[in-house]
Amino acid sequence: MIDSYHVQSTLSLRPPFTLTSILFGLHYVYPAITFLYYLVTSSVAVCTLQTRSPGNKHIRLRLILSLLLFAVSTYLIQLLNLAVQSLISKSVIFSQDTGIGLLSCILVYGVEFAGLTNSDNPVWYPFIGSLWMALLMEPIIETLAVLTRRPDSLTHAQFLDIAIVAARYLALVTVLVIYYGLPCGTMLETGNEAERQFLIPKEDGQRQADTSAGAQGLDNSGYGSVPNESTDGTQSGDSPESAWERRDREAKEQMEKRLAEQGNWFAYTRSFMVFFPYIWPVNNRALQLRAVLVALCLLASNFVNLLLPRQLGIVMDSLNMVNDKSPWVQVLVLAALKLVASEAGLSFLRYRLWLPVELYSFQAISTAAYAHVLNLSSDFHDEKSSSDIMTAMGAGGSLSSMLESVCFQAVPMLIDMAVASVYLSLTFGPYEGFITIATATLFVHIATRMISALKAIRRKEVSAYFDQHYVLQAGIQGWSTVACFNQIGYEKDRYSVATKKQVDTSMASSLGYMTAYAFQSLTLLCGLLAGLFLAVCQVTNAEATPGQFVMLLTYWGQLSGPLAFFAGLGKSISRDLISAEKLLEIMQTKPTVVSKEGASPLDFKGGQVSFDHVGFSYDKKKEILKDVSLEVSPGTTVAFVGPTGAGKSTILKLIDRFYDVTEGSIKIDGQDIRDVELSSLRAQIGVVPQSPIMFDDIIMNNVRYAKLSATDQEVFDACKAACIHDQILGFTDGYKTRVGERGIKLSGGELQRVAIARAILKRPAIVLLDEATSAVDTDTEQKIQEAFSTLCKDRTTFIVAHRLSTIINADHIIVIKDGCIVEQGSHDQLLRAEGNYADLWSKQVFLKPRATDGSNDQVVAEGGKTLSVMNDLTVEVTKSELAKVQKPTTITKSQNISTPTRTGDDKRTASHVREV
Ligand SMILES: Nc1ncnc2c1ncn2[C@@H]1O[C@H](COP(=O)(O)OP(=O)(O)OP(=O)(O)O)[C@@H](O)[C@H]1O
Repeated sequence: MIDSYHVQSTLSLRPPFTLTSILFGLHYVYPAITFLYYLVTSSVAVCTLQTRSPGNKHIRLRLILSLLLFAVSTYLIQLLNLAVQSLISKSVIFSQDTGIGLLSCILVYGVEFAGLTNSDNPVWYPFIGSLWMALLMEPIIETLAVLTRRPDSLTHAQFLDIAIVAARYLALVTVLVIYYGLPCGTMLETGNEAERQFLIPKEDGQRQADTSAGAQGLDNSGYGSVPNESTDGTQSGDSPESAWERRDREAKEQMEKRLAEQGNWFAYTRSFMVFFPYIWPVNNRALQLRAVLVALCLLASNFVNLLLPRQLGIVMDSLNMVNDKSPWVQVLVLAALKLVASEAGLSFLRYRLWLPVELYSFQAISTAAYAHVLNLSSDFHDEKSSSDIMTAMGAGGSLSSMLESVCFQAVPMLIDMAVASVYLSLTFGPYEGFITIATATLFVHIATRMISALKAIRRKEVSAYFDQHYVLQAGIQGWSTVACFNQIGYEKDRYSVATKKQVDTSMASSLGYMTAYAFQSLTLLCGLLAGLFLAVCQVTNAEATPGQFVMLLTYWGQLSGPLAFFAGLGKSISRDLISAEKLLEIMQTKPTVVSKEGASPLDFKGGQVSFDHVGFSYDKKKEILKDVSLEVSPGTTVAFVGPTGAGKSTILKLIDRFYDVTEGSIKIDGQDIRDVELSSLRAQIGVVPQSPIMFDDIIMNNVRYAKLSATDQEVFDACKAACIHDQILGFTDGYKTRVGERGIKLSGGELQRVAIARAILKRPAIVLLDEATSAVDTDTEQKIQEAFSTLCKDRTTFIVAHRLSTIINADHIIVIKDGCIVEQGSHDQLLRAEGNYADLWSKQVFLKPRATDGSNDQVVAEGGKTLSVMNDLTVEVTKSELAKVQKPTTITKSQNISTPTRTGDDKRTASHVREV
């Protein structure tokens, strides 16, 4: 039955090759070609960023839109005219193709009208080209219509038809005259920049203002500031940009910038090809074969999706005895098809085949990104926060999800929909096909508009979510600060305000989405109703079977999912691209400190280090080191002293190439460190940094990190040398004690000694100590000095220190001030020179009031006050040292008495001395 109906309906669509048949063809071809032209040219305009260039707005846009609306309505009037004629003459006096042609024109020009209305910068040639097509085709179609007019059609109705077409023609010509007569942009009022500013800043403007305030250190981050609350208790809208918003904005700006540079979307997306080898298993044939099989599975799914509703119809017809097939067999076939289409069938097979490819891509991309980030230089890590880097690295998944949604969802769904419309057209005639296409177009249009209308609400919701998350995290992470400053109430209020904001925005967003879904469902329902009415007509006229009716229903049920997916596809792709942009930015960053091509390993010959007119700047603006030249003999110890911020630590960072010098050169044993293999250089250098960082692991592993092959005994020896062994044994779990994040569970002194143990274990050839003992007590420090004498023996050592005991043991002391070497020599030479070093030194001799038991060594300060000597040297050394600098009676009032503070800059420079 079905097949015979197909043949009949197909034959009825094919009149002989006459004027009528030409008209028949034109009714289908004209709107189809116009629509295709419009779609292709609009896509090209979007992809080549023409929709972004300002000045496309026409001065008479409203007039053009009105004329176009009129033209669209003329098609409707034409249709109504034909319907009225049919009613009057009690028979359908127009052919199916005429109806379809008119309906299609309404759809095509309706879409163009909507496109012009929605666009801020309309691109005109897709639209104008369609108008030229209309001007060419309309007279031909109308002439053919007149020539092939059915004899029973009414004459006055025919005149009306011609008049309507003429009116439309006139409207279209007027549009073209307006367009060419008044070119775009010529009559737009431009005004100067100041005049174009908003009197009240827009939301984005506000954000930028906040950002620039933040950049100037005026960041209203909420801490230490009272939240700006509105009368209803919620925070006002000018809350500062959250980390999420900042990241998102930066990625978008980066994307826009690159897009503008590349000139079009094609070139832009091509830049993501760097990820291709990670997403596609280029060197793995087995995985490639799997991907091909997955594609075949998708095609098979398409086929099953077509067969399923058809089979349901056949089952229905066999039950109704409309066909002579056995319902039992047909139900079995249906069950088999259901099984193939179910999660246990093709989906399972596809997933099983695809999983290794997906995991390959995850593994390849995350490993490559991690390795790349680790290989990037200090300047990159200084710039980016670790959370930014980690977020960007997580974007690897966005790329594969984008690829998956395009290849495994969009393409099969598109095929599904195309097949469904063709199949429905063949089964129920072209009207049904038209209803499907028109409903799909309307649905996608409405859904896209709604998604963009909901964008602002959604942004607010996500922003509120991150704000709430931030308050929660900050409160928990900074709990000790919260408790110390007794701000638990304040934090609780902040959190409750943030939560309320999140609930409010979430409610608004959910309501918005529900409304959008309701509208989308209504659109589908209207389409379904129209389709069903048509099908009912055909079933009652015996032109279709009840089974085909059921098939139609099932197809419509299958349509809503793909349509909703397509409506959100553009947004989800752009979201994935923005995420991937962050990763791309990182992957495109080149390390600034790298081994030169073919660089040979460092040929270590003793450790002679020379600085030759070294200059350095972190940001290429402010000079940190200027013309630093020095020669360090192998096995000697050099101490750098000087005021804070002078550039001492920077010198150490240049030796192990955390940064490269911007001027001059650094040589080790005559080899420029930029010419040797980077890893061979770092292998020779041991560092104890100013603020050591531990991994959240046990102490044993943290120390062993310096030499992964070290035995437990070697670790113990290193810890003994660093005077921390006994203390570690005293911990609850000994060497198995976890040190917490960044070593938080260790005291400052313990942390430094574990770091020293690490350096001792490495047994480096060159030692860099950056205030390595600043946080340990005097007793321990003296023990560590002994350890250092073992560590540094016969090794070239660079020390940044403020402690007398450390400095005094150095072979050579260099005083750095404002990035320059201002003095150098031995301790005694420098003291005798009575320059900067002598000045620093005198401030380091700490005095305090005499102890009642008289145990302290005493000196007499100005005014005859008896004071005791306090410093980190032994009493004898202090006495002799003090004698070198100043006599007790010459200590001036402003600097005479000082106390040894154990922390901060006061201790280091001791420039503000006071009596205790
Ligand atoms: N990564 C960086 N990026 C930009 N500037 C930096 C960076 N590290 C340090 N600086 C700047 O370089 C200057 C020298 O810093 P450096 O750490 O070398 O000083 P220092 O003499 O070791 O000081 P201190 O005794 O306090 O440790 C300082 O003004 C500091 O702000």
